[in-house]
Amino acid sequence: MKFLLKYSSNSRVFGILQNNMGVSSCRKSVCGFRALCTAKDLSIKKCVPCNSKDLQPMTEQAASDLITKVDGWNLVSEGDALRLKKSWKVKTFTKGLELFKLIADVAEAEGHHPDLHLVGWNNVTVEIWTHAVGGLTENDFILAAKINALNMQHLLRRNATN
Ligand SMILES: C[C@H](O)[C@H](O)[C@H]1CNC2=NC(N)=NC(=O)C2=N1
Repeated sequence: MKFLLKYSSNSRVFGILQNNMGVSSCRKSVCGFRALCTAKDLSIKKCVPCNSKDLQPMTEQAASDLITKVDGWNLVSEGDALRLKKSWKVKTFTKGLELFKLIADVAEAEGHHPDLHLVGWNNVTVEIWTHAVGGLTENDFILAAKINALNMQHLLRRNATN
């Protein structure tokens, strides 16, 4: 298995952050260091283009490890393919559209795009997966972490997470 060594800007150590399985091997050690992966690490990474032939969907085990880093997101299985899913209740229909716009701006900046649903006037659900591999890659978790970092509180109902 090939590993890509990347410098983690907020940790002062080199760590294995991505391998050729599209998996963040955050808890593997390199040269005796333990490279920890946090929600912050994911949110400062950049999505990579999904057209590489080497890109593979991550395993369910790898996804189960990473899901703990993205608050409120769930792993769901559609057919055979894993996806990330999160729902919010917004204050109004138009605030739902504003939330879409915030998310769309992040998605465009990353070149990685979620499925957006606004159902029953105030239920927003976002699904993320990597179409190119028919499953999950680290890109999906990076986008989820960046969405979590958005300032959206003013758009949400008080009891906002479904
Ligand atoms: C070349 C470019 O990276 C691809 O077309 C991107 C665009 N956005 C994408 N978004 C998502 N979610 N999955 C993809 O496979 C994907 N492919």
